[in-house]
Amino acid sequence: MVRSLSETELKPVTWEYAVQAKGLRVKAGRHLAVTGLDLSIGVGVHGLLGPNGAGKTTLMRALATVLSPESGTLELLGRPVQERGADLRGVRRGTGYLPQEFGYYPKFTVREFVEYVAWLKEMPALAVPVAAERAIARVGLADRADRKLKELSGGMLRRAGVAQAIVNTPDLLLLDEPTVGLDPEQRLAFRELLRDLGADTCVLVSTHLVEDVVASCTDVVVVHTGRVVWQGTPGQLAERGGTGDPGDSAAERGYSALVRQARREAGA
Ligand SMILES: Nc1ncnc2c1ncn2[C@@H]1O[C@H](COP(=O)(O)OP(=O)(O)OP(=O)(O)O)[C@@H](O)[C@H]1O
Repeated sequence: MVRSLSETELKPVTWEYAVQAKGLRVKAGRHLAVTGLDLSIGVGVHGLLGPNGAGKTTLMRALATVLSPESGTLELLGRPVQERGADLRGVRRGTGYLPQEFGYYPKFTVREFVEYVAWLKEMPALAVPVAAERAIARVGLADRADRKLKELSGGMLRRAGVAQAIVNTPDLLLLDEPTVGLDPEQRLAFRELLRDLGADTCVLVSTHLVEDVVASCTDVVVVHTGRVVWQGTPGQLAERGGTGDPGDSAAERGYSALVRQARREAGA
C-alpha cells in the first residue's frame, strides 16, 4: 500500500543547483571511489567524462540515492540527503535514473515496465498511462510498446531504460552511459532528445564518447580518481588540447590533455 505524503514532503522546495556536492566521499564496496568531490550543477545537459574507474558510476549512484555518502555534504533538488531523516522520497520522486546495468522483468512489455516505474515514483495513477506513452514515444519505441523486454535488442532495451528514467518528467535526470549499443541514427536522435530535456531539467550524462558531449551538452565535467578535475563548456574543452595530444577532434585532444595533466598531478 502506498502511504500518503506528509506536510513536509508536500512543501515546495526551491533550489539553484539540482546537485550540490561539497567534499563528497562515497565508497563502492570497500573502495573509496569518490574521494572529495565538489560539484554544483543546475538546469542544462552536463556531460560526465573520465577514464575507466574514475568514479563516474559511483557518483551517479550516490546522486540517485542508491549509495549513501561516507562524508561531505550532498544536496539534491534542494534537500540535504546525508542527514538522518532526509527526505529521500521527495528526491526520488523528482529524479530519473538510468543505471549502467539495470534490472528488469524480462516478461514485462516496454509499456508495463515504464508504467511500473511511474508507479514506483508515486505518480498519480490517472497520469501514468499518458506519461508512459509519451516517454516511450520520446525514445522512439512507440511501435514496440507492447513487445516484451526480453525480445528487444540491446539498443532498444537501453532506450526503454531511458523511457523509464524520464517517465516522471524528473528535475534531475541521471543517465549512465545511455548511448551504449545505439546505432548511429538512434545516437543522433538521442542527442536531440538530450538537448530538448536539458531545456528545463538538470541532466547528468556519463559517457566515453567525447563527440556526444560536444553535440548535446552545455557543460562538461571531467572526473579523475574520484574528484572533479575540470568543468567548462565543450568549446573550452576543445581549447585545452594541443597538436601533440591524442584524439580525432579538438574536444578529444582537450580531454586527453586534461586526463594527462590529472595523472601527472596524481603522480600516476
Ligand atoms: N563493488 C566494488 N568493490 C570494490 N571496488 C569497486 C566496486 N565497484 C567499483 N569499484 C572500484 O571503484 C572505482 C570507481 O569505479 P566506478 O565504476 O565508479 O568508475 P567509472 O568511472 O564508472 O568506470 P567505467 O568508466 O569503467 O564505468 C574503480 O577503481 C573500481 O574498480
